[in-house]
This record gives sequence, C-alpha cells and structure tokens, in this order.
Amino acid sequence: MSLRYLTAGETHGPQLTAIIEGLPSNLTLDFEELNFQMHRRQKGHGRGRRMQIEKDTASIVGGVRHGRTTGAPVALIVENKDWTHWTSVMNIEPIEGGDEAKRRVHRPRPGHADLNGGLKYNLKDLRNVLERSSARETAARVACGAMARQLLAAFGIKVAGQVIRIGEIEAPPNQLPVDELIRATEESPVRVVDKETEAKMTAHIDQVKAEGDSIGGIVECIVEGVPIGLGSHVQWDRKLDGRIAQAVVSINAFKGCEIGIGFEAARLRGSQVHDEIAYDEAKGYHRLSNRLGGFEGGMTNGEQIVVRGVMKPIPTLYKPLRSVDIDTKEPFTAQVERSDSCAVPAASVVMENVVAWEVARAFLEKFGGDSVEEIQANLEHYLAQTREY
Ligand SMILES: Cc1cc2nc3c(=O)[nH]c(=O)nc-3n(C[C@H](O)[C@H](O)[C@H](O)COP(=O)(O)O)c2cc1C
Ligand SMILES: C=C(O[C@@H]1CC(C(=O)O)=C[C@@H](OP(=O)(O)O)[C@H]1O)C(=O)O
Repeated sequence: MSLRYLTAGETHGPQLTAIIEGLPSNLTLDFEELNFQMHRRQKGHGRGRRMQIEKDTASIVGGVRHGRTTGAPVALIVENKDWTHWTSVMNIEPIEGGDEAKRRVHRPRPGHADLNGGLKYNLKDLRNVLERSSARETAARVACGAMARQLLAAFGIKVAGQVIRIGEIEAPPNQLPVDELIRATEESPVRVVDKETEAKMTAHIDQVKAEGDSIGGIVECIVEGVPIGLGSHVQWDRKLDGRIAQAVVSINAFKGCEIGIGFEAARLRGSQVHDEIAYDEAKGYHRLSNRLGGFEGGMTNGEQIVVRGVMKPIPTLYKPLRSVDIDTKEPFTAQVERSDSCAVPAASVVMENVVAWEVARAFLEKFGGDSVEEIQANLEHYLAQTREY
C-alpha cells in the first residue's frame, strides 16, 4: 500500500482534518518536532493578521498509541482559532441567527480560485470556493509532511529549506552543510546565511506592502542521505522527480519547479551539465558534481536532492485590479481584504514538508514493510547489495 493522505476543512471552519495511510508501525513520533514544523510555517515577514490569531498544533486522534504508530491510519486535526469569529457565517447546519448571506463574496479576485471555482461548481457565493482554496490547507499538509520527515529521519535522511529570492532581492549561493542549514533556517525561515540579505528582503516586503502590492519569490529544498534508486525509470508516474514537481506546483501560488540547475541547463552544454561518475571504497559510486539535483531517469543517484519552487505574488491586493462583479456584471475595483503581502518564507516550510512526503512515499515503495524494523532490514539488505555491485 502506497503512502497517501487526504485533507479536509475550510479556512474559517472549525478545523482542518487529515488522514494518513501507509505509515509503518513502531515509528516513534516526536510531537514537539511535529509542532515545531507547524510553528515554522506561521513565521516569516509579510504575513497578515491571521497568523497572530492562529497558534497551529497538530492533534493526533488516531493511529498512534504511547507516541508510536500502530500501522493503522493516522488521523490528525489542526484547529482554526479564527473559527470563533466565523461561526454564524460558516455554520454547517442551518441555525437560528446563522447568516449564510453575511460576508457573501461576489467580487472575484484575479489570481485566486474565486471565479473559476464559482463557475465550475455553480456556486453564487464565492466564499464556498475561497474557503477551501485558501492556503490554510497547507497547515494540514505540513503536519502530514512532518510525519513523513520523521520517518525519513529514522533512516538518516535529512531535509532542509531556504528562501532564495524575494522579488528583486536574491540571496547569495548556499555554502552551508545541510545540518547547519537546518539549524539556521529553524531560527528563521528566511535565509539567514547573511543577515544583510535578510534585512534587504524584509525592507523590500515592507515597501511592496506600503504600495498596496504583494510579492513572490523562490524557495529551495535539499534532501540529504537518500539511497540510490528511489523512484523508477520504467513508468512515467513512478519517476520521483516528476512526482516532486507535481507536489511542489500543487502548493498554493507555486508556478514552477526546478530540479538541480533546472532552467539554466537550457543554455549550457552537456559537458557543463552532466555529473561525472566516480568510485571509491569508502563512498562507493558517487558524482563529482551535483548539477542535476540528485536525479537521473526519475531515480535518485545518491547525491543531494535539490528542488526549487517559484511562488507568484499573493493575489489579494490592497491596490485595485480590474475584475467583474458576478451579480451585476459591472466592473469594480477591489475592496480591501485581510491578507498576506508575502508568504514566501512560510511557503518554503510547506515545500520542505511536501518534498519530504514524496521522498518518504518513494522510500516506502522501495523498502516498504509494515513495521520500522522490517523496513530497516530491507534497507540494510539493499545497501549491502549495492556495496557489492
Ligand atoms: C503560505 C501561503 C499563504 C498564502 N496567503 C495568501 C493570502 O493571504 N492571500 C491570498 O490572496 N493568497 C494567499 N496565498 C496564495 C493563494 O492561496 C493562491 O494564490 C490561491 O489558492 C490560488 O491558487 P494558485 O495561485 O495556485 O493558482 C498564500 C499561499 C501560501 C502558500
Ligand atoms: C490561514 C492561512 O493563510 C491564509 C491563506 C489565504 C489564501 O487566500 O490562501 C488567505 C489568508 O486568510 P485570511 O483571509 O483568513 O487572513 C491567509 O491568512 C495560513 O497559512 O494558515
């Protein structure tokens, strides 16, 4: 059984819910670490007032006893603290005093799911679309990814992330080893290699916000310690680089994904791109560079997985963009809504955790067993086989 999850819940509803299936038994979960990932996703300069209301924690309500998975589906919830302000608008059953029409949305925002969702689902209150299209859902995805990350950690696989660009401000190339990068980005999700760039990014966000606008950026995720051969060349939907790209572009507002040097490969020659193969007793087969971001043929090659994602600017703007009212069909200029002006640092945490999920899924497909012990034995057997190869 492949590792899978589903999420449910609205941004202003009572909670988000997720069910994960396929986690092995006997995985010891570190709840503090899980909630630390939830906390990191709320941080970063440029977020709106909502993040002051929420204090995200994932409460596990199934599949775990005494801190260890049992092999049963893991169920979790993340409460929306903002729900108390929305009960009469969001109520599921009709109630006296409940006001469905209150805060009805009839003015679709360019760049958001509002209009497409309204037309597709024949919903005249666009709130029914935005409630689910909101990136609030990424809190549940991070909770699921954070568990996958703990599974990977149990087998020595580490995941780190960083912000590479915010609008016009680009960070210098990373020089830090993964352990230090993890420590650094845990202190601040914005790239902290140099405080000067971080300060410039912060000032840039403030300036864009003051102009009533929003800004996007680029984030990077690195996975280290991955065995050779996760994913497969034999079928399109088993290629792990392709699955990672799908997961990354599925994050709200993500418009592209690069593996390794990505788009830069278009202007370079083969000799400048492909990673030469070497062998020695200690390392076994390895590469003399890692421009292809750890993948050939949809399979990991044992080098670091390096993935970048690009996030467009936030669609909800204080500065009006042209749109059409669905009631009157008249043009209008946007009303001011509570919103983030930049969520790139938060999105970098989301990306780390969705990438961790895809790597964990492929890891279980290769070494899958029903318990951590069975997986460990399968992994050891495979590593011995590749050492002798
Ligand atoms: C962490 C995070 C926070 C976001 N915050 C907002 C926000 O406050 N306002 C907004 O309009 N969009 C926000 N977005 C982006 C929208 O959710 C996204 O643009 C929308 O769902 C439409 O999907 P698409 O951009 O992928 O096409 C955020 C995205 C992420 C990842
Ligand atoms: C709630 C989160 O992000 C939200 C994502 C979002 C959107 O349109 O995507 C819009 C905003 O929601 P609200 O209108 O309630 O302020 C963000 O705060 C979160 O990240 O937890």
